[in-house]
Amino acid sequence: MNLYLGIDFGTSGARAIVIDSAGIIQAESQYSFTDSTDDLITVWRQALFSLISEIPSEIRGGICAIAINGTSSTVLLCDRTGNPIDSPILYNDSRGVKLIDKLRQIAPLNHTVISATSSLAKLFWYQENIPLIPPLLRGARGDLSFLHQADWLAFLLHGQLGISDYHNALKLGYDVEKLCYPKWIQNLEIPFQLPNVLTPGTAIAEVTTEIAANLKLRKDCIVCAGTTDSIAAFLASGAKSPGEASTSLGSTLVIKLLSSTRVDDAKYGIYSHRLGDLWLVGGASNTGGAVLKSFFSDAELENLSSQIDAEKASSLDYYPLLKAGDRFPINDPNLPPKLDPRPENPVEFLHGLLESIARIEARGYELLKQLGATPLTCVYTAGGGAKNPTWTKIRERYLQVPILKPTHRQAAYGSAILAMEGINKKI
Ligand SMILES: Nc1ncnc2c1ncn2[C@@H]1O[C@H](COP(=O)(O)OP(=O)(O)O)[C@@H](O)[C@H]1O
Ligand SMILES: O=C(CO)[C@H](O)[C@H](O)COP(=O)(O)O
Repeated sequence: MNLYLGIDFGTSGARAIVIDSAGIIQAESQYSFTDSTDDLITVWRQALFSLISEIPSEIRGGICAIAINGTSSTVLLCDRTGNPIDSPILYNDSRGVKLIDKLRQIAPLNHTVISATSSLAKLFWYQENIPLIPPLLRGARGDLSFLHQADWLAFLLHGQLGISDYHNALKLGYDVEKLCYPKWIQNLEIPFQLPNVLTPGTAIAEVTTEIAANLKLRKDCIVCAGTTDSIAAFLASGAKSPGEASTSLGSTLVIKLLSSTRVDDAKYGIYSHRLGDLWLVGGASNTGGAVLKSFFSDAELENLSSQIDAEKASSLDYYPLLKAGDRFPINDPNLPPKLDPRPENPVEFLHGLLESIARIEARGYELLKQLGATPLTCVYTAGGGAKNPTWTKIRERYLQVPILKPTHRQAAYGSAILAMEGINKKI
């Protein structure tokens, strides 16, 4: 029996789901990041091998394809052996704010890369802050490769450095219509190898002999080009027609609307991912579950949410952020959090938070409509917040379209679908 493994690397943890050719889940595993004090690279490597090892061996031996999604514009710099030479830069890290003027000078007006958190901003940060070793002294360091999180994790399994997908490469400036790096990037003097970019789901290579032996995977198990966490969640949702959308309520709030028309506008942090001959239009906000988690445990969220009357609007008007800076629908690295006044009653406070995040989500979809995307018809919800019925009712009050139960709310399921469709050439 051919089985397909999807692996989701999110913010708070990683998850793996194995499906069969009918899309039935055969095994799942998960790995939390929050308990570890190790560096990120150690945690990611440990998580990847642990997720796979925890799959029952009789299932693991039937896996014929693997696809991995990471968080978008989480990047790292590796030496020629694939060892990171510095810490990764996470998706919401806005150290690239100092490079905004440089990005404006070289990129087309309002291009997606013109953001403090774009992958290209982070590449320029590395270029300005990582001392380059003179070519004659490089030795094992050799040429440095710039990779996304999903690219590097897949490399650990297939051993071929420098391969990405056009979902992860969008924020590096890759042209997803012409399927090449644009001239304004090719003409840059970049001292790092940029990844070769494939269609998400495309077969890259079999797992290495060592990986097959150590993880007891089939020698002919193929690793496919991956995607990003919010697109994997969209693929899991079952959304198929233009106008259908997926909102990921994970640590962050990410919206993806399937649209016949492409919409990009860095002023709002809006960009379009390519999905076949359609577009996944949307953006990613720093608001979301991570802010809720800073105040409430999952159990408290469930208990307090059940005490909220979802039909009543909260008058509390917050912009919930953990620290200054948002990417969408306000693309401003200095945007201050707004979490006052804080009522004594935790139910009222949570109501204000859920309602305020719902307003931000609705503002995002309204902007997509104003900018010409296919009108919204329904929303599927992914991520930890999808299990909150009170929040769903509050959100429906603002969105004015049905919020439907997704086929699956885990991004890992979407990556498993990607592996299955990629290996069977439906991509
Ligand atoms: N009942 C709930 N209502 C709203 N949010 C929730 C609930 N339970 C968990 N969450 C939030 O879900 C988030 C984790 O979701 P997850 O999809 O795993 O995120 P990520 O992959 O981004 O780490 C946490 O930030 C948590 O606060
Ligand atoms: O917020 C995030 C982490 O969860 C990522 O930015 C998210 O993946 C959105 O990026 P994309 O739209 O490129 O998938």
